[in-house]
Amino acid sequence: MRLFTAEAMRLADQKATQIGYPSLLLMDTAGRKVARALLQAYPNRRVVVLCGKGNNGGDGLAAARWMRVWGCEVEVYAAEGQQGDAKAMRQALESHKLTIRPLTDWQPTPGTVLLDALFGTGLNRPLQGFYADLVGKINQSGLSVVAADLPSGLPYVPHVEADLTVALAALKLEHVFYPHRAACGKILLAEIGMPPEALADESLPELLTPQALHALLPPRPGNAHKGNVGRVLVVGGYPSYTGAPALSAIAAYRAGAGLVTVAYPQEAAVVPPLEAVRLPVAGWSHAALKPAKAEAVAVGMGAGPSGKEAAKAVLELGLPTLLDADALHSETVEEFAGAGIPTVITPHPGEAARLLQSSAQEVAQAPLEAARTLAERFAVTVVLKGGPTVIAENGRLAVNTTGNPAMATGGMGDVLSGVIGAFLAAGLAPWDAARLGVYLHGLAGDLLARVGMLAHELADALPQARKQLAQGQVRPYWH
Ligand SMILES: NC(=O)C1=CN([C@@H]2O[C@H](COP(=O)(O)OP(=O)(O)OC[C@H]3O[C@@H](n4cnc5c(N)ncnc54)[C@H](O)[C@@H]3O)[C@@H](O)[C@H]2O)[C@@H](O)CC1
Ligand SMILES: [K+]
Repeated sequence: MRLFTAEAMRLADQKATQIGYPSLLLMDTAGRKVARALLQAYPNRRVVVLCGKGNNGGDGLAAARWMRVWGCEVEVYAAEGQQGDAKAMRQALESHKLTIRPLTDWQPTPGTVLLDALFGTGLNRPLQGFYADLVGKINQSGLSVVAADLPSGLPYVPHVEADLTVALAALKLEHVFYPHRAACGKILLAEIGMPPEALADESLPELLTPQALHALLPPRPGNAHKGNVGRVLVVGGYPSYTGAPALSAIAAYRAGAGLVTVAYPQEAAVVPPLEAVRLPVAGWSHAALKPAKAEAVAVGMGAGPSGKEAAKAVLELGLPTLLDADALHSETVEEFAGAGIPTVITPHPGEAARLLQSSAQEVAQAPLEAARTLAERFAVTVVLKGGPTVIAENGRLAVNTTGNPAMATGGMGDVLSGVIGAFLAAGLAPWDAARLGVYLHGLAGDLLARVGMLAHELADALPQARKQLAQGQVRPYWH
């Protein structure tokens, strides 16, 4: 499944028409799906539809007609000047003898539910004047609002704050990235009959779905033993950061690793889980790490100022490696890529900014671009953590669809490193290990989804998340 921009959606619409699918049919289906979703969410309420003059307004006019056909109480206020399909929808509605009132006449009526069909993906500048005031009036009305495709005004300010948004044909950036996603309320994706060919644009970012991720889960053979399902070496820790490598180790086990070894400076009081092999070292060196039995390494968690040295020692092992936290330095990443080692880096926006020599704010504002640039510049697999996390590798992008803000606590990143490390050790390619790891980590967070959860609690929820994914029980947030 792909993530669309407004422009990509316009091209998809065009392609659908080119290959013979009538656009009027798309609009009618869009209207019917929006109407159905609204009535399911707000049964037995008087509906007020507010329509703009573009195709988003056309969806609203079609929705109003279907609600009328189904015998619902519906009032319509619309801008003048519809063209093409939207004009046809206006005529179709008028043929049902429903009065269409001027948009300027609308006043909030208590108890009604609003269908916002003012603007969708066609908006190319912030709303001003009458429409800005109208959006303000909608938001202040306290009425329940259902948005057709997008809350009107997005991606700019002002915009409608919806309770429910029915995304048409595909999810767009605003349905996925915060803060815009928050304005959508609950999100439902409506299939509107678009030919699949029109939506299959491989150049767009992939949206992680349970179906796609399910297929990546490493099998657990009947004759599994701790040596053939993936052994992870966790390298990190420092006298003042003793928890980070321990958390990674717990998470690697919880994600399915067969054996986890934790290497840490002997002067640091790191307490790995009971089940891990301990490897205290007197200074970071290849020789000190060599005894560890592992198929993949996660390095840098809580390594403090010794992160670079720790990574250098890991480099010589030549194993697939995840570089996190204190191992995230330009020279280090370049060395791993230069040595041809399959490498995943997991920066948060601050660390990404350090690697890109920009600011955390710039990274957070354009995460897709930042992740893509990092992957190009360093030739590694990039996991850029955020709301949501973006994964990039060699010209391709993926966006995570699990996780929640309660996960913004210390240690969550260490847990993620352990999870991805476990999947690297199980033999997954960096692109697959990163996508599966990020998705499962977020899914475990969603199972708990309460402010105040701790990183080790999330790690403990990983087996349940994995089981749900394996059994096909995960419902994405747009269902
Ligand atoms: N085949 C298609 O094209 C389909 C499109 N659909 C709907 O069409 C929408 C996109 O339709 P449009 O491209 O017509 O765009 P919109 O309906 O989102 O808005 C465009 C209209 O707003 C005006 N406008 C743009 N910026 C403005 C501003 N700042 N202030 C005031 N007016 C402004 C434009 O002149 C135009 O009349 C989608 O979001 C979706 O709801 C659906 O009907 C499904 C099929
Ligand atoms: K809208």
